[in-house]
Amino acid sequence: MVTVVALVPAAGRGERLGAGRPKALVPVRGEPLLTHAVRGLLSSGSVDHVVVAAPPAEVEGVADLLRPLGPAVHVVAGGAERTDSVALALDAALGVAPDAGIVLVHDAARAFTPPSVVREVVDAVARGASAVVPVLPVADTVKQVDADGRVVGTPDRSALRAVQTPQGFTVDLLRRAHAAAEGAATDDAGLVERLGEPVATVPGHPHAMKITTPFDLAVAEAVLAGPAAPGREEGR
Ligand SMILES: Nc1ccn([C@@H]2O[C@H](COP(=O)(O)OP(=O)(O)OP(=O)(O)O)[C@@H](O)[C@H]2O)c(=O)n1
Ligand SMILES: C[C@](O)(CO)[C@H](O)COP(=O)(O)O
Repeated sequence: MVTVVALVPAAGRGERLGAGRPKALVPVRGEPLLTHAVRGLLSSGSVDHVVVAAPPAEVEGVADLLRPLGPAVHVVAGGAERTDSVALALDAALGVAPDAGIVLVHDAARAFTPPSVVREVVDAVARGASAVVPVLPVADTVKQVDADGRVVGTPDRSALRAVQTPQGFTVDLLRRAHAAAEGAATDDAGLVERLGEPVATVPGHPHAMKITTPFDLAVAEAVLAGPAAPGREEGR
């Protein structure tokens, strides 16, 4: 069986949420987003190790927070941009699990991603795809605008997808993508695309939404309180 390591960038400030503390540490139903995210990865049964990139000032606190989830979870200091945090976690992962063949990158901010999505991404890489992203169709019509905000085009919506995490890669490809990275990217698949390598897709899930704003947090609270609570059927 191939060893799977998940990197969890959690070092963001959460400025758009404005909760007065790093977003990963904001509680939802009594537990920080980061705890929900890491537990979801582990409960998929597909992940052997988790490396969290925490806000540098919070590394010890985050390690204490996650200790009850077991010895498979490791915490390192993150960097200035998401791309930096992933690169730092990847370096640490190569020490923690030198035999790792598959690596996932999963936002702490997508705390309620169903374990089934994690499994689908891992399975797709295990079956031979070297880069895989979960996606959803785009419901809105999307406009392209110029620097003055004037509409310059309407891309064909049927060819657009909203991209989620976890994103899955062979370890070799993600290492190459980060080694070649010149400047940050908003996701890791974007770095792989810059190498000209193909990126496959699997179906995403609405519960894998990224919690960015106070509205998103309210939506997550409401969903968790309702009958459609994510992962309830999977014993989370
Ligand atoms: N320097 C950074 C910036 C972001 N992240 C992580 O990347 C994920 C996606 O980023 P985003 O949702 O944009 O989080 P923030 O950067 O915290 O949000 P904001 O831009 O509102 O400050 C989050 O889990 C966040 O903690 C990170 O590890 N290191
Ligand atoms: C990686 C990501 O969640 C995929 O949708 C997204 O690109 C992160 O973007 P952010 O600007 O760091 O929120």
